[in-house]
Amino acid sequence: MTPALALDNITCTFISKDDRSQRYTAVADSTLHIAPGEFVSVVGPTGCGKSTLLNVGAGLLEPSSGQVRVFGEPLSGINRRAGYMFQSDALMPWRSALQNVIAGLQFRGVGEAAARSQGEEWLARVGLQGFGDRYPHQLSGGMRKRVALAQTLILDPDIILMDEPFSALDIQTRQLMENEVLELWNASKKAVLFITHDLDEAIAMSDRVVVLSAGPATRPIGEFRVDLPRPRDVAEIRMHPRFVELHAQIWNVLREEVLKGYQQQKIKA
Ligand SMILES: Nc1ncnc2c1ncn2[C@@H]1O[C@H](COP(=O)(O)OP(=O)(O)OP(=O)(O)O)[C@@H](O)[C@H]1O
Repeated sequence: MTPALALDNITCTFISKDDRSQRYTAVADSTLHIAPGEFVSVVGPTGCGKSTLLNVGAGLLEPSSGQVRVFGEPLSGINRRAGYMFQSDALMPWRSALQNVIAGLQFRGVGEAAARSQGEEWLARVGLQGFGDRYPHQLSGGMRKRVALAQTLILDPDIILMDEPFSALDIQTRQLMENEVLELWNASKKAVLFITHDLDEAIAMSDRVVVLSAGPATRPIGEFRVDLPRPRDVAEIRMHPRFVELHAQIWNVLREEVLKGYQQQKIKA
């Protein structure tokens, strides 16, 4: 099957911020394929290159070498078949929740009435019926995330790219949001690339977990199929004996990288 997103032999080298004569290879020779409808999480120590890989898949960053294909087609420029959700809110403070949700539709030239009606539908789907008139500053962190989720999904992307989207939320809100994402994903089965540093979250959500090594020259060093039953409740699935087993297996690979990553951060600091 043609992957929805194929990153092949990706290397990303940056010019060092501290010394412009120095180069820093964040990601080296990394290959990652995501099948249509597959939910893949990428975990790795802080600063290892998770966001760099996601940005390459989004077409926001051109790799120094390697190839990106989207449903078999080489990617050039922005990946228009993908929707994104980042750690920080990308909501426009001057637009109401509804106006934020429908912004992408408006950019695509959808008429006001059709956009509004789809927007209302999506607000209801993410549990925000009746909140369309509120502005971002009048919403809680969890509500803003729901608006951002509706804003991404209303465009019906074939690929969803999420970079630690819930890391700023408290644990209860976070689990609610994770369950909502799983429910929405289950209904439409898009390809998802989910970046997180939280192994529990990665296992609970995904079909597959990919572990990255500590940088520099990060690359995938382990891949685990999550054969847990669906539908899942992210809080309950953590009690499943297979979850515990998978967690131990993956952590075994991840632990050493986290320690290396931590040492490097200390050296940098
Ligand atoms: N534009 C850039 N210029 C220079 N260095 C960069 C650039 N973008 C990323 N880096 C470096 O590449 C490395 C990987 O960064 P990246 O943000 O991908 O890591 P991450 O795994 O997503 O981190 P975190 O878990 O902290 O979010 C880091 O050392 C970072 O400083």
